[in-house]
Amino acid sequence: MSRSAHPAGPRHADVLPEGHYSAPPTDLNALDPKVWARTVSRDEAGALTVGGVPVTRLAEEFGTPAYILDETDFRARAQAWRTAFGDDADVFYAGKAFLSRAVVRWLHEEGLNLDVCSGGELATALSAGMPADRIAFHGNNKSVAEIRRAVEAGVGRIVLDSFQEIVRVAHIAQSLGRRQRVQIRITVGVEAHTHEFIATAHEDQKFGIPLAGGQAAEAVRRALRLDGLEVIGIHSHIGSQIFDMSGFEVAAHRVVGLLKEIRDEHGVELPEIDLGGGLGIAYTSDDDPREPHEIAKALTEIVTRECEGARLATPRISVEPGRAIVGPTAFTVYEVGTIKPLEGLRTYVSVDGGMSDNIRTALYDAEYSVALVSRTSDAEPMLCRVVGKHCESGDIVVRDAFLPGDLAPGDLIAVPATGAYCRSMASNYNHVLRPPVVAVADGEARVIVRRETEDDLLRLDVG
Ligand SMILES: Cc1ncc(COP(=O)(O)O)c(C=O)c1O
Ligand SMILES: N[C@@H](CCCC[NH3+])C(=O)O
Repeated sequence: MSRSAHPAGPRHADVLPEGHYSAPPTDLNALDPKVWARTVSRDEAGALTVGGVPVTRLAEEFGTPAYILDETDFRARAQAWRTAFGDDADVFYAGKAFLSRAVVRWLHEEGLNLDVCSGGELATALSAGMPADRIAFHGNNKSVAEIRRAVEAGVGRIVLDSFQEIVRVAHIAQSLGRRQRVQIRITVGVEAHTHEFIATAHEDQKFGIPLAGGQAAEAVRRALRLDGLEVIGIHSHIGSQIFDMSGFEVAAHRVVGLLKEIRDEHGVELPEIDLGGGLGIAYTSDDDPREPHEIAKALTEIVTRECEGARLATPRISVEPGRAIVGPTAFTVYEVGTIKPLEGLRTYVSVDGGMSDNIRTALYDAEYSVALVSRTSDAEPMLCRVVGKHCESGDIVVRDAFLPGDLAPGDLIAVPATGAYCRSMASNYNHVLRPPVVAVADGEARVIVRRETEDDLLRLDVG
């Protein structure tokens, strides 16, 4: 890998162009523990190490780009959620954030449950030995085949998402001689403080049954009448990447209000309430996420208080964190390719991946951090835009960031906090091959999801 100096682009320009950045950091070599996986540090040579393995060795052995996942951190975060909620609550890891068979085994070992939302996720969970009764099955348009598979497997709960699905699941369960445990997902009418595309509790959208106009109460009424269903609770998920707990407070208040209505009308106290996932993580040093124990305390207090007010026994609480467990535990390592300084604007740094391995910047205008990780540098900060290799000008990985001014082709840079919704939303755009996921722990690294190959692509193309 070349380490040569690169002709200067806009450094810490005196007049900075418009952008998302704040001032250049004082130390470009520092790795903020808020955004990096817990076992990350720099070795004596200045290279980033994770789980005791230098990133330079990982790049040599597994190639770039690659998602590097800190297994120790993943297990610690999973355990922290489980411990925070204790034995009277259930934590369902949301597999949509990132799922692989190794992850399923870690979750099983750490005592977590799993939320899946497709036949593919269900198959992965079952094939890695997650007991079916610890699986929740979600989705706004589950197919008949998926529902049948879930009921046959004996999943612990199906989260019903529409009036049609109430009947569909009841019929399938009955035809199989089963009584399926279900929750009913409602939309409580909360505007979560997050990107429009990832807010899910306002009424005008595809998920859940609105509380408004008595629709959720009617859904419960119908479900309670069906022999194939055992209604165990109400589900609410207000959105994703949320820091402000007030949305959960309003949601819990409204869900408990519905539980009270159900008790008054049917004489039944539903035993469970699921408040979904959605807790935010730090993508940049400006983000301040809460710790699981604070979240658990806040949610438990809210539900207990609301239930006392409604004279209901406090139901068993469950939550479904995805991003908050896996997000901070991984980073993506890229090799720097072309570097293009644009006078008075910024320097475009092209990497060997892009929107195919991280669509979040293009899709949600998400903000990320980036650091030079194969070495340290004392060069002046240079305002950069990290872009991919795709045939698309919106192919941006990090919109605005400072990297050292001597950055050169062949350097390794890494983007932290890419554990959630990056590999799981990866694509083959431009027939670019999806990167591997490499798990690192205690000085050992192993591939848990291998890199795609051109053979994989050609095998799908049967024409
Ligand atoms: C029903 C449900 N539960 C849990 C999650 C996980 O969300 P997050 O990864 O933000 O914790 C999602 C995704 O937003 C979801 O739709
Ligand atoms: N995929 C989204 C979150 C949606 C979560 C699933 N409901 C993200 O990257 O932030």
